[in-house]
Amino acid sequence: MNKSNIFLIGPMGAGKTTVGKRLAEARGLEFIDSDTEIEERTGVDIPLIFEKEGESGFRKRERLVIADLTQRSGIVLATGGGAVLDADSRQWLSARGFVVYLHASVDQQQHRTSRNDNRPLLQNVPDRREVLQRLFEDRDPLYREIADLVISTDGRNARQLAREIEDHIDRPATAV
Ligand SMILES: Nc1ncnc2c1ncn2[C@@H]1O[C@H](COP(=O)(O)OP(=O)(O)O)[C@@H](O)[C@H]1O
Ligand SMILES: O=C(O)C1=C[C@@H](OP(=O)(O)O)[C@@H](O)[C@H](O)C1
Ligand SMILES: [Mg+2]
Repeated sequence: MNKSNIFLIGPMGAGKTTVGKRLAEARGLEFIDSDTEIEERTGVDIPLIFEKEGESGFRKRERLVIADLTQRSGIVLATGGGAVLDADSRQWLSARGFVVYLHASVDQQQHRTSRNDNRPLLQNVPDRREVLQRLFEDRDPLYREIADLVISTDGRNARQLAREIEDHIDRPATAV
């Protein structure tokens, strides 16, 4: 396993992008966000990719980006909330870095995603909370399947969370 890589997984609004930036800065690692990488490669934003190619088109692009980025070393990678849906992506993330699941309650997810309109899965839906709840039920087992560390983000700010992750990574392994 490439222990210099840190991969952040978890639902929309968990704070993967925000915490990832802080963590990378604190550890002198390069920060990469898979959504930003997809936007740079395609030259268009995520909502337009969903509009033109549907979710399946976006997932294909996301899979390619995860395949590539996980081969690097010395990075903090913030993934998109659905990156774990692909079995190969889960395997790459698990094998090539330290995987942190940023957990957030559905209430917190809803609050933290309320101001942005750049998440197509939450646009034009009658009940955003219901969507977030369903996604959480589908995906929580997948996040847990590959997590080396699960951190609850509710009521904690990004700086505290970055420090908590660092503490875990730097903690000496317990002797058996
Ligand atoms: N720990 C936190 N506490 C409060 N607000 C947060 C926290 N983490 C992220 N946010 C805010 O929530 C929103 C979504 O965060 P973001 O990092 O984009 O989440 P993700 O990448 O997991 O979808 C942003 O407006 C961000 O400023
Ligand atoms: O949960 C998802 O399926 C998605 C999460 C988004 O990323 P964030 O988790 O960073 O919001 C982005 O990849 C896309 O809108 C789809
Ligand atoms: Mg993000």
